[in-house]
Amino acid sequence: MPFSPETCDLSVVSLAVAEPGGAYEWRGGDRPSQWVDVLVDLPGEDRKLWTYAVPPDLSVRPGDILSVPFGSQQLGAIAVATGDRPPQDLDPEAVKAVEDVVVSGFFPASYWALLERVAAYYYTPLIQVIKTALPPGLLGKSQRRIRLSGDIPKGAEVFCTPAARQILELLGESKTGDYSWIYLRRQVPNATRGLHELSKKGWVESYLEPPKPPRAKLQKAVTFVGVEPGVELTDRQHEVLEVLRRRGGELWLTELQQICHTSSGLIQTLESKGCVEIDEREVLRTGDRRRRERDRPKDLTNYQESALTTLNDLRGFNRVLLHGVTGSGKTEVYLQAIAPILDRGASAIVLVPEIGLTPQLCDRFRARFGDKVLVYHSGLSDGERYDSWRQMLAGSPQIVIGTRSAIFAPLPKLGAIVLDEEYDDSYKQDRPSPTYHARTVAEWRAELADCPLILGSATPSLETWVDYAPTEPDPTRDRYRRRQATVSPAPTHYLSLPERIHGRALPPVEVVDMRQEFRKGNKSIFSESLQAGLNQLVETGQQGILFIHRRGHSSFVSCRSCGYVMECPHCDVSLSYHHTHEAAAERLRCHYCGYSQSPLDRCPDCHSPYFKHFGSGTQRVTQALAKQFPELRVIRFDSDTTRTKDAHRILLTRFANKEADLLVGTQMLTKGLDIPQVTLVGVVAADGLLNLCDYRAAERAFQTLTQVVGRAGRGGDRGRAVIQTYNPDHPAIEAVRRQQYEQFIQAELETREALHYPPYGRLILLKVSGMDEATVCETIAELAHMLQPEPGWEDIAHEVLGPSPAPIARVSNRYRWQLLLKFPPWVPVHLPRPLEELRSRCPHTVRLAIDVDPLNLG
Ligand SMILES: Nc1ncnc2c1ncn2[C@@H]1O[C@H](COP(=O)(O)OP(=O)(O)OP(=O)(O)O)[C@@H](O)[C@H]1O
Ligand SMILES: [Zn+2]
Ligand SMILES: [Zn+2]
Repeated sequence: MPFSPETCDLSVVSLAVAEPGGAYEWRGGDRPSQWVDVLVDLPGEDRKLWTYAVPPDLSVRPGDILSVPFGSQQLGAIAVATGDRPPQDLDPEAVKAVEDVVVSGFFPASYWALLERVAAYYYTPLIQVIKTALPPGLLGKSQRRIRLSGDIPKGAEVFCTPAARQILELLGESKTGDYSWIYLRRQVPNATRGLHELSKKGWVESYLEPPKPPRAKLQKAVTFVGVEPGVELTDRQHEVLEVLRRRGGELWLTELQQICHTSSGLIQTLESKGCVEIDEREVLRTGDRRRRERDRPKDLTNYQESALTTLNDLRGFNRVLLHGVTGSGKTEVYLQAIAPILDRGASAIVLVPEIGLTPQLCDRFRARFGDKVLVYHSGLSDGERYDSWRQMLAGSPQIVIGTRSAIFAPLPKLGAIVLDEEYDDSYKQDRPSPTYHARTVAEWRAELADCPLILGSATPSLETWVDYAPTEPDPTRDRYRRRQATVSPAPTHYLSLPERIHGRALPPVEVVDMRQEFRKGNKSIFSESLQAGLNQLVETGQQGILFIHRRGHSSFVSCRSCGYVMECPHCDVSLSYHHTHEAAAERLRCHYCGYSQSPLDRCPDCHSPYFKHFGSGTQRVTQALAKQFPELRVIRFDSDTTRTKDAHRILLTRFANKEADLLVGTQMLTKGLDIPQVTLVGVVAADGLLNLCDYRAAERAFQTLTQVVGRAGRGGDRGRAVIQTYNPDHPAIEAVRRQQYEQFIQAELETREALHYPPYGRLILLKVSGMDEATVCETIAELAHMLQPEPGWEDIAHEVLGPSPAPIARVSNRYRWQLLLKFPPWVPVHLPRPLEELRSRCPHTVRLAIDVDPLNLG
């Protein structure tokens, strides 16, 4: 859906309302000459603009973060627009004044427009988008606190009620003499009455603590001034001064103390004698100051060279797909494309799917660009994120590497945006709103910043392929494409790196039919071929990677003898196994239409009793390995073993240092891993990928398997891959085996086109949840009814699929149902009814969430 201002009405009702609660008394009698409309950070009030006066001693610009009085609270707010006269329909006397400007200049130019687009497109209140973009804590709400006041006559508390007594006791024990009201209310039964009693006696008072945004961290710096004639110094003082002077005249106080083994007292004496100045400076908590070896640009291969030439010539908004097979040197191209951008004084954003999984990539950028590289992601502490923001706003040329939220990095002069592994699902936020896709936002951002967008991948998503790859002219598809586009047309380039570096071969892929293994009597989870490969690792001293696909709660049911998979009779997708809790009945369900049945004991096809829901986690596999290959040194790499900070880097470093023969893990080891001595890649069971109850299952399986296979043979030794499956003829497996991207894509596209699934058609998912199943079902049924196209218009309107239970039908006692709106390519994509109207039909116990362009349906 192209962005249009009309779609904005859901995010902000542009109506100025005076803040309720009485007139404001001007300090000193000066009249304000500026007014500001703000969004406040308070649930329920986050769609309205409120008008405040700006006191004469403050100045406010849009994007500033303010603290404002609101009812009895102090709230964080953000300035949206300013004006030089009070709004006409408001009595200026009734308008309250801004309390303070908390942070100023937080938004670079065009940034506001980006946030508004996100808000409109993803049906999300603007304030929610702002909170997604900003470092946390900036819009923090103030807190009501209670403290002791006045003299309490000794022993007087015995005449109080138990609640009042308990409050006094607690406050008496508090080190600061106060507590938050929330805390007291939780601790003390009837706290409200107790507080009332104590306030009347004047023994306690409540006060509001204003929001505390993370503050810049300050540290003391010492600057060399000189020695005036006549100033007498001890030898020791001379020595310290000399050290400071030789080190460039400026050091952190702590540093100088360490170097000279001296106290701060001595340095303060130097200050009092006028020889040095000590002042507080901002230190940026942007982490990682480890020294690294610098690396130099590599001589490029011809393909890399020609891609780089195109990239270097780009000016303004351009869209680029860099399609390079695994190990073709895409990263080197990004590095060399970004260098001249920095030289021009501009900055770049580099997005990666998951930062923890790509320590190697960050290291390579740091090795090339040193301190200019800033890593930004949600794993940083609030203080670190705050500091990163400030450093970005400074505007000096830099590179921000980060996960999806880094697309909001407030770089004022943006020269390029790179999205590596653009097909990766983690670029999409499922929850909470806005459910944005970083690739979509990146296009808007590049358009607004007028800079190139570079998407990189070995296996581009179908969306990107249709949009970026050169194809035969096809008027119908072109028309679709234009209708579905979210940005204005821009020059689009397709760059290809079809070969690995140094002409290395892609690893040959062997597909093992596990049904045959079973028939041969091999009941192990490792096929003979994979066993041979594993044995060889120990003999040759080479390394291997074993990939296990595992997905949380739902899984499909298949037959171990014949590979038969239970499917929905109406939808052509596999049924998934549901067993919500101990007492519940086991069910097989379709996530598209809601069909369900009980599981069978035997395979309906071959009557084998080995008919189970499928699943083999890393733990099970490592146990099997230990039994069958006791001499193999294994590192387990999954969400259990990588919980601690830096665990990814540590485990990967140990593996790269050859402390283990085999790395066993899930999805997370498919990404960007570049370890030359890996020669064997094994996929324990590809089937978990194939049978996801999702129209994108085949595409995702192809991408994941291609990535995993691509980890082998990146060094001098040839690699090979073994994929185990019950489904050797599946088109995705077949395509990975032959390493034929385009053929696979073309076949997939035809299916999508026939069914109007993306990229030929678009989706909006409505999710409803609540504690009472009946209410949830009634609500979703009513929404489904409301969203039906007008009778007679069905042929040229959207389709409504469902209602059906969500893939995980109950989460923390909330029942979840969903509805899918499918928009054929000729239908404009937007909610057929205003969101407010839909919300008004939901009882207050039921939550409604909207996912635009959902990636996970089942
Ligand atoms: N021109 C070059 N000359 C020599 N080595 C290179 C060159 N370009 C890249 N390399 C090296 O080749 C290896 C693979 O490159 P890189 O990791 O950038 O590939 P990639 O295309 O990003 O791979 P993948 O998509 O599989 O992660 C790296 O070790 C990199 O340092
Ligand atoms: Zn069977
Ligand atoms: Zn179905």
